[in-house]
Formats: sequence, structure tokens, C-alpha cells
Amino acid sequence: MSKYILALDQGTTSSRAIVFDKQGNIKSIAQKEFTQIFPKPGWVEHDAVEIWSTQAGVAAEAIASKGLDMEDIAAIGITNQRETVVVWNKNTGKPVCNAIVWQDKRTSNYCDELKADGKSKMIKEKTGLVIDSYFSGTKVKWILDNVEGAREKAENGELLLGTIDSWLVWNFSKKQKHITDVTNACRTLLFNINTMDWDDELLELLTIPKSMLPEVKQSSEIYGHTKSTFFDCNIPIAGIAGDQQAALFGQMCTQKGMVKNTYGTGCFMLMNIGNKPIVSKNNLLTTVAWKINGKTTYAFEGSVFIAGAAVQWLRDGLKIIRNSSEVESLANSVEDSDGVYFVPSFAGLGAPHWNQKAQGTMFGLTRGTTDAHIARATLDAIAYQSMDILKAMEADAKITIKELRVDGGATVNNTLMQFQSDVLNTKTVRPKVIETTAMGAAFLAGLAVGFWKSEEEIQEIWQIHETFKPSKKRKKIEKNIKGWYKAIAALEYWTNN
Ligand SMILES: Nc1ncnc2c1ncn2[C@@H]1O[C@H](COP(=O)(O)OP(=O)(O)O)[C@@H](O)[C@H]1O
Ligand SMILES: O=P(O)(O)OC[C@H](O)CO
Repeated sequence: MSKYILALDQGTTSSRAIVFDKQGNIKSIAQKEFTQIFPKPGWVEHDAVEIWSTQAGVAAEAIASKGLDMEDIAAIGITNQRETVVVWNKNTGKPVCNAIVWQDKRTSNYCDELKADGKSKMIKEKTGLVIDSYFSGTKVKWILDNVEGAREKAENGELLLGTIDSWLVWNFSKKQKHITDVTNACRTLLFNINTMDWDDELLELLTIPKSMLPEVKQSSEIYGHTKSTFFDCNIPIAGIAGDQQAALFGQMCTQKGMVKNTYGTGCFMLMNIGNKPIVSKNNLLTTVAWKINGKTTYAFEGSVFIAGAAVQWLRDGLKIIRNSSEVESLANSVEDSDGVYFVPSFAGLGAPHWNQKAQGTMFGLTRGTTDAHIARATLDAIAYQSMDILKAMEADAKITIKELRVDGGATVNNTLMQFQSDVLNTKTVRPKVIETTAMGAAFLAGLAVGFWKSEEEIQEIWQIHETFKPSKKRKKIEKNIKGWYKAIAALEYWTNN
């Protein structure tokens, strides 16, 4: 039997390919950044052809660089930046325009109109989402309304749409398969998470012809085989999940109440809520976590827009550190932030506050404030913002979380992880392999082809690297947390008056 699984992790800034062995060890890794296109303020685009070529290129490189053969790969799992959408011509295979990226805000005004039209409740109940330009549906409507000839061609059945997983599978299968999985479908604003199907009322509202839509599949099954020129043999494509859901699976948060937080540019926190699509009462999203063997699992999701990006601002904006890793020693050169609070809401505040207009703010500065206090307040802010989401999840699920599983680039920062544990008063657990997104995709693909026999077998692979336990100084921590809430309240006042 083939010895490896190939995971393709198509992210917002780079395409990556990772080869995993049966024990979950990384055998090989290849990565390539691609172009970020900013045609106007608030607009973010990607060249879908460049996405495809970089992704196929790193896949081939990851295999060849370690002297592996295609026959060594038992299956491919795909995980991807979510919501980013491509519309392409069915006959030529060419995109009609650049992909519109999840960060793109060009449909914000239209989203405001939908809200003013009283559509929020219906959309939340059907999709689990809030009305926001973040999701794919309004982006597709924009393409049909603004790209010359697109609507006519779409109505003639000549155009297809897809999130990045669909686009990749279409190309890997040489235009044979137009599919997506439930975790990507549920981020489009067009998919009903109760019926687990495309929703006619939503399609009509956004004027999107049904013929453009991919067939919706489970997250773990054989969808088809590679046929592209990049692969000289037919490898089964057997797992697909959006990157945050893949990370939840890669962290083995397979029981109700288990939570993971990914610390990158922003933070994405997901909690497994079991097999019912509960609507959040605390401003969280409800999303499909995965569907395996006919059984759907759901999750609550909340995101922090600016997390590691605040550390980048210390580096590139304030220039008080030369690289991201220096933030830890600088922050540790003082005992605490000495009453300084930094709310890094450069792009508004995400869940559970959802304040689009919020801007970054600092409170509590004195003549004695130094760059070290600001560095400390920056790390604190990442932890406080994540705390706000976790508290909302606890309130919605009516449970106390026992541990938070963490991954992503900023989790190397032990000071941040310790403070996270302190403010949550909960264990923070960092696994050995922090490539959990790719690992989740590999697990999903491996399960479908019998490379791994069961979830129980995979559980053995997930291993703890380090556990951070809450500090005993509860009084001081509670006082600090109160200060954070005051800062948020003051910021809300500032933006709303
Ligand atoms: N030691 C560190 N402490 C805090 N933040 C860090 C550290 N190292 C990297 N980061 C932050 O982590 C982010 C990169 O993580 P990554 O998971 O690669 O993010 P993404 O997938 O969003 O690009 C950057 O925003 C960077 O500033
Ligand atoms: O590509 P990432 O890791 O920044 O993730 C993007 C998310 O999927 C957006 O919802």
C-alpha cells in the first residue's frame, strides 16, 4: 500500500503541499506565495490561474523533493482559504475575472441594503451566517452584474462558480468534476445548513442561476482522481474541508464542546457543537464542521480580525521590533503592561462585538510607558479578543470549556499562550504538529481510502507538545480583565458617538 497522504493547503497568501506518513509525521513540505491584487481600496483579488499553477507546482515539488513517486501517495486531501470565489467558463475553463477574496469589501453597501430590507433573521436561520461581504454569495452577484456578458452566459448555463476547493478539483480532474464539500458550501450564503442543500430562496434573492453551482459532497469520500499533466498517475482526491474546519479536525476536536483556536494574521476559533445546527444567541456564526459517513457535525465560529497582524504592526509600523519573534522577549522585559490596553481593531472588531467602524485604540499611557509595555499590551490583546469569543461560546453552549487546543504561527509565543490560559482560567494545549490545517485534510482523505481505519486510530496520532495551566494569581487577572472590558466599552462609545 502507498505510504503517504498528500495535503494541499491553499491559503490566502500561499499555496502549500505537505506529505504526511502514517504516524502523522511530516515527510516533505513545499510552499509558494502568490500575488495579492488590490485594484481599489477595500478590494482584494487573486488570479485563479496562479492559484492553480502554484498549488499544482508545490504538490509536484513536495513529492519530487524527497525522491517520492506518485505511486507512494495513497490519496490527496484539499483544504483552502474559504469564501474566496471563482466564476469560470465551463467550455474554456477560463475564469471570467479574478477571484474575489474573502477579505474583499466591495459588496458592503449591498449587504447593508439586505440588512435594511429585513433579511438578517431569515439568512441567519438558514445559513448560520450574518449578512456580510465576507461570504461568497454577494461576490458572485457582483461578478454577474459587473463583468460584461457574465449574466447572460450564466443564464445560458455556460458559467460555473466555485470556492477554491471546487476550482482546484475541476483543474486536477481535467474539467471532469464540479464539486465542493459541505464545509465550503456553508460559507457561500447560498447553502441551507438545516436541509444541507443549496437554497432556492437565497439563490433567487442574490439572482444566481442554479446551473452555476457545484454538487455538494461530504468532507471525506473519493470525489475523483487526478488527471492533470502534473500527475502521471491517477491519485484519488478523497478529502475536502475549508481551512478552519480542517484545523478543527486536525486538532481532533471530534467531541461536542471541544474548541480550537488558530493564531495567525487573525484568530479563528471553532467549537464542536455536535449534530444540531444551533443558532447562536451571542453573535457567533454556526457552520458545518464536517460530514463523514452521512453524519453532519456543526460548529460555532468566531474570528478576531487582527491578532498576529498587530505584531506585524509593531514591526513594520512602530518599528519597535525587527521580527515577529522579538515581541516575546520585549514583552517579557516588563512584569505586565502597567495598565496599558491596546485594542488593535484596525479593521473593525470581529465576533462577538461586530463593530465595523471600530479603529485601533490605546488606553492607559503614562510618561513611564515604554515599547515593552506596548509589546505586552499587544500580546494581551490577542488573548483578550480570543477570550471574548470563548466566553460567547460558553454562554451559547451553556458549558465551561475544559481546554483550548491551539495552532498557527503565533502559538510559538509561550508568553502569549500562558496569558491566554490565565485570562481563560483554562488549560491551553499546543500539539506536537502545529500544521493542523493540512493534517486535518490529510486525515479526511486518509479515512476515505482506508489509509487510517478509524477516528480512534487518528486520535493516537494527535499528541500534546505543551500544556499551559492558568496562573494562581486570580485576583490580579480578574482586575486586568475588567480593564479590557472598560477599554472595549470606551471604544464602542468613541465609534458610536
Ligand atoms: N513569536 C511570535 N509572537 C507573536 N506573533 C507571532 C510570532 N511569530 C509569528 N507571529 C505572527 O503570526 C502570524 C503568522 O502566522 P501564520 O500562521 O503563518 O499566519 P497566516 O496563516 O494568517 O499567514 C504573523 O501575523 C506574525 O506576526
Ligand atoms: O488562508 P487563511 O489561513 O488566512 O484562512 C482564511 C479563512 O479561511 C477565511 O475564512
